[in-house]
Amino acid sequence: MSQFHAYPAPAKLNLTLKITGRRPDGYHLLETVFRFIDLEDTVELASRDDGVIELLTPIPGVDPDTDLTVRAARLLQQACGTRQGASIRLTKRIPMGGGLGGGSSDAATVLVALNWLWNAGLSREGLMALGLKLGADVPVFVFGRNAFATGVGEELTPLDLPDNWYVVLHPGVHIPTAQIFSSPLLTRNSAPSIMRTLETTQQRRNDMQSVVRKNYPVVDQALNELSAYGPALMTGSGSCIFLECDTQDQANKVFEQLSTKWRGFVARGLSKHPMFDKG
Ligand SMILES: C[C@@](CO)(OP(=O)(O)O)[C@H](O)COP(=O)(O)OP(=O)(O)OC[C@H]1O[C@@H](n2ccc(N)nc2=O)[C@H](O)[C@@H]1O
Ligand SMILES: Nc1ncnc2c1ncn2[C@@H]1O[C@H](COP(=O)(O)OP(=O)(O)O)[C@@H](O)[C@H]1O
Repeated sequence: MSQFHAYPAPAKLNLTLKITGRRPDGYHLLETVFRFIDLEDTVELASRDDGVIELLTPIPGVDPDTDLTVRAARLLQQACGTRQGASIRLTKRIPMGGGLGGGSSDAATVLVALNWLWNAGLSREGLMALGLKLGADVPVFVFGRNAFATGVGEELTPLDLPDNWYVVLHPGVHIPTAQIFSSPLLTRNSAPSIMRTLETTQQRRNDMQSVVRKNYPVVDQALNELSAYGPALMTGSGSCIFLECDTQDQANKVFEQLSTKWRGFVARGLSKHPMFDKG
């Protein structure tokens, strides 16, 4: 077995999220802005000659065969026909089921890093197409730039975003994405934007938020509290909510004033994925 190499897998926020329609297969058409933040999982990888893919640090409650890191490694192995395998160590810091995309980011990091370690030679576009088979959120992490997204989240236009900071609260509930997308209360007919840019703060919204607020009162409470400081929004299908601030100082001040019953953190918005320039 070769030695382990460590790679970052950042979390994302959906700065705005509209549902604009539904495909015949039931998947929803979205319009969203993805922003990477500096909360990261760490994925360590070592290639091995026996072809085995093994996760040495299973997540409690997640069958290693269904872990997105293992599924990503197996998919790439198949796609490029390599005889090499990989040992994987995963350090989780991104809360699960929080709309922060941790599992998707871990998967993307595995695709990009094993493509290097195995000399598999796939293009970024090829890896994004593989990633889409694992989840709608995976392609943007392979893409590596903050982005305006349409389709199911895979049609991406890079965006340059200001150097903002975010107060992020985790209301302590795990929300399954599929449950919110299947709600009869969800609106699915938002008008698409004309420009592929981040709209002004007042126009930002999350079409999944009102369903989550109804079904999870604790998310409603957290939104009410954070909204006292500015236009707070939920990310993805929740449960995390966030408030954008201009400076670290502002974000820290808001965070310090919040009730201590909320778990949360202050994060910096990244200008791109930390592995982007190495690709
Ligand atoms: C809502 C978003 C916004 O970024 O983020 P999260 O809250 O998951 O972080 C994503 O669209 C989530 O992407 P991801 O978490 O990769 O979803 P997937 O694994 O592909 O799909 C989970 C389930 O959600 C539904 N789904 C997902 C994406 C989409 N555009 N339409 C859907 O209807 C499908 O029912 C699918 O079975
Ligand atoms: N490596 C992984 N990290 C996190 N979750 C994973 C992973 N592999 C599989 N999962 C499954 O995906 C679910 C949601 O993952 P995650 O991407 O963290 O949340 P979200 O979709 O809310 O952003 C988890 O509850 C877990 O069952």
